[in-house]
Amino acid sequence: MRIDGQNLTISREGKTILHQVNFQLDSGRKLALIGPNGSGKSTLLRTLAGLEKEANAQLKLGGEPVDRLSKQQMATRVALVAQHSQLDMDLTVEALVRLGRTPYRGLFSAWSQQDTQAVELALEQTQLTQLRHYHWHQLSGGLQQRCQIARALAQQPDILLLDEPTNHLDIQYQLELMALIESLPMTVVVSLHDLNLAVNYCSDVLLLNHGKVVASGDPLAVITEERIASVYGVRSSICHQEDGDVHIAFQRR
Ligand SMILES: Nc1ncnc2c1ncn2[C@@H]1O[C@H](COP(=O)(O)OP(=O)(O)OP(=O)(O)O)[C@@H](O)[C@H]1O
Repeated sequence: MRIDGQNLTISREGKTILHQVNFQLDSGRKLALIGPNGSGKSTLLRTLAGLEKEANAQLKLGGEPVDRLSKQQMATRVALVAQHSQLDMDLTVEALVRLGRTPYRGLFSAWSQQDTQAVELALEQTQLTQLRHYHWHQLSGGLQQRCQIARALAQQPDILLLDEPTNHLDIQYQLELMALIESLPMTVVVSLHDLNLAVNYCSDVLLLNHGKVVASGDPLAVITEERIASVYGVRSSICHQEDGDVHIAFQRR
């Protein structure tokens, strides 16, 4: 599903956090949202999820303004996995992932074959099938992160929004998660601090700084040594490897 945001502006306590952000992403694309701490990545993800009401008239999902969509329509279109997602109840992995099916079920409707298939697929995609009976409080931070991603996948949204999903993951699972993101059929917007993951796994990149878009488009057109120096204040060298991967090395001084 396509996303169109025009002049998205968000203010809190008199401070402008996002300044007239224009955001266009075609259906099925995978966009990495990058930028220094506090540049507005999480706020932009919340805005795209329709959670920042002041911007909803300027945001269209699948061509329809968000302020005209019902809560139920939004829940089948968009899933957001926030950073540091916590859980008040102590659910099993499977029970948590089943919650992803809530938008599709009426108050008294029975659990369907389609619900089962969506949950099983989400568990498999996140490699949680064997851990389905574990309880939330028994899980490491990385496994909790994977559970929240599985719940969002079970929701089968048209647009998946992920806020720093690789944060608590070991290197192997970071790469597996990025490969999964690359293979998903839906539109994905993922905030990342790791520029190597952004450049190697995403079709598009949007670079934010102080709530403004510095550049957006093709990853290698956006992520340049000059921009890394001007936005992050770090010297780097971008190397193109023989296997087609790109490696960005950072220098200490
Ligand atoms: N509830 C709030 N009230 C006031 N200011 C806020 C609030 N939430 C965020 N901000 C400010 O908005 C700016 C952008 O924050 P945001 O969390 O969107 O950035 P970010 O790029 O996701 O940061 P990080 O990489 O550290 O997660 C920051 O300066 C932050 O202090």
